Amino acid sequence: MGAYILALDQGTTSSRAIVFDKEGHIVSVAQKDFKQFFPRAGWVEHDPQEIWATQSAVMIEALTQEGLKAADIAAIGITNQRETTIVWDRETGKPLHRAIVWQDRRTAPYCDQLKEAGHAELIREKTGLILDAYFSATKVRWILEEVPGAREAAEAGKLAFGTVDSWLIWKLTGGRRHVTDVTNASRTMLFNIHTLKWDEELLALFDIPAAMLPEVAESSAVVAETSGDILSTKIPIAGVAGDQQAALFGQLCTGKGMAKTTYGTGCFLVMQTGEQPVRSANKLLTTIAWQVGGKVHYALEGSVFIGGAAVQWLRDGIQLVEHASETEDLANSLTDNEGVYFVPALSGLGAPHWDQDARGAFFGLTRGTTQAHMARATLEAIAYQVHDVLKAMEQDSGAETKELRVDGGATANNFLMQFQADILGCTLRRPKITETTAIGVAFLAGLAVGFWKDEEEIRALWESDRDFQPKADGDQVAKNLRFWHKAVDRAKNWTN
Ligand SMILES: Nc1ncnc2c1ncn2[C@@H]1O[C@H](COP(=O)(O)OP(=O)(O)O)[C@@H](O)[C@H]1O
Ligand SMILES: O=P(O)(O)OC[C@H](O)CO
Repeated sequence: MGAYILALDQGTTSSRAIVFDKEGHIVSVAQKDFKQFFPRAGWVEHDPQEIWATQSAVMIEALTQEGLKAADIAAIGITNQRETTIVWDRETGKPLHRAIVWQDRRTAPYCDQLKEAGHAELIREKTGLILDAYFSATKVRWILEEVPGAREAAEAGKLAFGTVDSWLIWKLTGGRRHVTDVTNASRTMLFNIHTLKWDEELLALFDIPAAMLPEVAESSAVVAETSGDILSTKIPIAGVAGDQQAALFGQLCTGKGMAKTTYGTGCFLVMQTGEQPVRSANKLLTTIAWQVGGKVHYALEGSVFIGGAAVQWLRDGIQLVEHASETEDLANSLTDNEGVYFVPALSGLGAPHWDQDARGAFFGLTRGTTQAHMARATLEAIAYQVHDVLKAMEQDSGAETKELRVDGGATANNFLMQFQADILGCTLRRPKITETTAIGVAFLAGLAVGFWKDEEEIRALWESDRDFQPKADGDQVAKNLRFWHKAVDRAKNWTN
């Protein structure tokens, strides 16, 4: 068996390939950005051929950088931006349309119609999702409606639909395998998370022929082998998972009630809730965490739209700082926020508030307000938003979070991490390997081929870089949260 696992991490803005060794160390990394298309307001597209071109190029680059051969790779894992929708011709392998990206809002009016017709509850019940343009179903339907001849071809079984994982597997196998995994399937709004099958009633509702759909596999299983034309030796593709679920696994949140937050552009919170799905009373998503060894684990998920992006806005939008990292010293230059709060509702508010009419606002400004207050208020706002989602998760699941595992670019900010621990009143654990998405799917692939023996073996590979313990006084935290919620209330419903 090869001495390494190759993880392909196909994200929203770049394709990456990372080679891991048995100790979970990174051996090599290659990355390429690709083009974002914005053909109209609210539309976001990718070129599927460019996704493949960049992903296959970085795969080769990651190997050649270290002089590795295909035979050195025990298995490949694939993790990906989720929900993004690709429809292609089975015969020619050509996409019918550019990929419609998860951020794309073109089907929002259709979702509103479905809501008005009273379908939201059925969808929620079967898929665990909130009826929204975010998920794949309405995007597939849009392609069938808008691309001439697409519907007839789909009904004749000539077209294939897939999320990005399926598309990559199709390409890696030379068009031999059309397959996805349960985590990606659970984001399509067509998959019944209880029966683990494509749902006929939903397919009928969205008017999508079943013949287009991929087979659904476990997240840790040999689903295919690469074809001989891509790499000299055939390599098993043995792990597949959506990127947030892969990160949850990479953070070894394998115990019920364990949670991770990724602090990137937005903040993605996912809590593993065990072998039964938990229905949220707080508008969080119920989704599949993974299926390993036949066992399905479920998760609750909530996203904050503007996380690190608020810091980006300070840097690029209003040029308050030159580098994101300067916000840490600015925040630390004050002993508290001196009454200044920022609600970063720059594109509405996500979970648990769900208000698309909310807008960003600073509160509590005085003649004494400086750059430091605004920087501090911005970092604090990231922490408050994560707090609100995590508390909603705790309420839904009945689990009390004792530790939160964290990753993503903004976790480099030690002020933010300490403040987050204080506000949550729990330990934050930042791992040494912050490539949690890639290592998560590497673990899934490695377990399937016996590269790693069991979960216990990989659990020993997770190491903390730094733990942040809560140390703030409870009255101060309560006061901060009281003012934060007052600020949120005032920012809500602004444009309506
Ligand atoms: N030291 C820092 N302090 C605060 N925010 C930071 C810091 N470094 C990076 N960020 C923020 O983290 C985000 C980038 O994180 P990353 O995980 O690469 O995001 P994504 O995968 O969404 O592109 C940016 O929005 C940036 O503003
Ligand atoms: O590619 P990312 O990291 O922006 O993640 C995208 C998510 O999977 C969307 O649901």
